Amino acid sequence: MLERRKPISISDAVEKVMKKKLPGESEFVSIDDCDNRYLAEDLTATHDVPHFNRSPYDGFALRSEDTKDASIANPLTFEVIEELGAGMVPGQQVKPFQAVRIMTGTQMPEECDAVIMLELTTESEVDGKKYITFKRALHKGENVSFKGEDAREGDILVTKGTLINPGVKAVLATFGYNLVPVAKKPVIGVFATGSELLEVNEPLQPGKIRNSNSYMISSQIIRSGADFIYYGKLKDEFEASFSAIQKALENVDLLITTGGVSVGDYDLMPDIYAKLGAEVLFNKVGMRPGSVTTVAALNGKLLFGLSGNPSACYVGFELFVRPIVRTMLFCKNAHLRKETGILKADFPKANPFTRFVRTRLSFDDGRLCVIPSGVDKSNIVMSLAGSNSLAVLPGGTRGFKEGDTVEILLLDDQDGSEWPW
Ligand SMILES: Nc1nc2c(c(=O)[nH]1)N[C@H]1C(S)=C(S)[C@@H](COP(=O)(O)OP(=O)(O)OC[C@H]3O[C@@H](n4cnc5c(N)ncnc54)[C@H](O)[C@@H]3O)O[C@H]1N2
Ligand code: MOO
Ligand SMILES: [Mg+2]
Repeated sequence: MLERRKPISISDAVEKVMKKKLPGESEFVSIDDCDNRYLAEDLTATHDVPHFNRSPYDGFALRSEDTKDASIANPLTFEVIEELGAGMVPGQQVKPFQAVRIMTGTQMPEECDAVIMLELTTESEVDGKKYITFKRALHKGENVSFKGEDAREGDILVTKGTLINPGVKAVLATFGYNLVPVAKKPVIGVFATGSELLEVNEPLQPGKIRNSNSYMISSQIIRSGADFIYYGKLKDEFEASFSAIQKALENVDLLITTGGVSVGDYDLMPDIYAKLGAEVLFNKVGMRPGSVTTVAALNGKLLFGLSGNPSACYVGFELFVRPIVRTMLFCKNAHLRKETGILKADFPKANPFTRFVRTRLSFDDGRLCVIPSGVDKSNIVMSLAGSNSLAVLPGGTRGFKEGDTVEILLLDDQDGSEWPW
C-alpha cells in the first residue's frame, strides 16, 4: 500500500537537519589562494598599524612649537637638514627651526610633531644649505599619521567564519599571513537519478531530457562555499544505484541525490535509505516547491534526497544544505539572510503550504522589492535563471497582492541570518 507521508513544518525540518550538523575543520592555504574562503580563526592585530608615526603628505616635518609665530605678515624660514623617502629612517636630530624634507609614508623624525605640505612652502638655497619659508603655524600632531591609528595591537579585526574578500585579504597581508587559516571546504557528492536523463552534450531523444540538476546543484554548492564531486547519473535501477551511493559515501561529508524521492514506482531513494540503514529525518515538508525533500543521517554524514523537479531541488538545497555547509565553514549566521520587502506583482495562487517564490530584487525609493522571476511551478527551470531571492509566502493564505509586505530570503548574500528566522 502507498505510504502516507505526514508533512512536518519547515522550521522543524531545518532544526532536525541542524541537529545533525557536522563539525568544521581547518587548514592553511597560501594567501594567494584564500579568496572566497572562510576564516578559521579570529584575526587579531599582532602589532600596531602603522607601527611608527608617519607623514601622510609629501612635505616637511618640523616641530610645531617653532611655527607658532608664522603668519602671512610673518613668514618663517627653517633650514632643511635631511631628505627622507618612504622606507628610510631619520638619521639626524632635528633642532629648533629645522625641518626634514619627507615623503608620504615616511617615518617621522622623533623630534617632529607636524608636517607642512610641499605646496605651502617656498624653497631656497644659500651657501649650499637648503631652506623653506612658509606663512602658517601648525599645531601639534597636524598632518601626522599616528602609530596605531589604523589598528591597535590586540584588536580583533575580523572574526572566524568571515568570508575572505579583498578587504580581509589586505588585513591578512598587513599582518604577515603568508599562510591563512581557513575552513576546509566540505566535500559534497552529487548524483542525478533518473533513467530519462541525458548528458549535456547528447541530442534530445523522445521522452528524455537533459540533466540540468547536477549542474545547478554543483553551482549552488560552490556558491555556498563547499566543493563537489559529481558521480554522474544513475538509472532508476535499485542495485546499481544502491552500490554507487554506498561507495560514494565513503569519500564525502555530505551526499546529494536529485530525484527519486517521491512515491512513484521508480522513486528508489526511500528503499536505498532503508537498505543503507540511514535514519530518515523527514520525507515530507510543508513547503512548495520541495515538499518531498528527504534528509537522512548515516554514520555522522547527511544524505540529502532533493526533489528531481528543478525548482524544488534548488529550494531544498538553499534551505537545508546551505546552512550545514555554512556551519562547517564556521559562519555564525548560517541561514539565508531574511529581510522584508514589497511584492511587486499579484500572486493569486492559494496554497496550503508555505511557498518559496523565485524572485528578483530591486529597490524602489530605498525600499527592498521583489518580483517573481518567472512561472512558479516546481518543474520549471527558467525562472531560476533570473532569481536572486525567494519570497516566502506563508501557507493557509488566499494569495498575495502587489504592495503586500513579504519576507524575502537573499540568495547571493554573504552575511546570512541567525536561526530562528
Ligand atoms: N502521487 C504523487 N506524485 C507526486 C508527488 C506526490 O506527493 N504524490 N509529489 C510531486 C512533487 S511535489 C514533486 S516535487 C515530484 C518529486 O519527484 P521526485 O523527487 O521523485 O523526482 P523524479 O520523479 O525523479 O523527477 C521529477 C521530475 O524532475 C525531472 N528531473 C529529475 N531529475 C532531473 C535532472 N537531473 N535534471 C532535470 N530534471 C530532472 C524528472 O524528469 C521529472 O519530471 O513528484 C511529484 N509527484
Ligand atoms: O515538492 Mo514539489 O516541488 O512540492 O512540487
Ligand atoms: Mg518521482
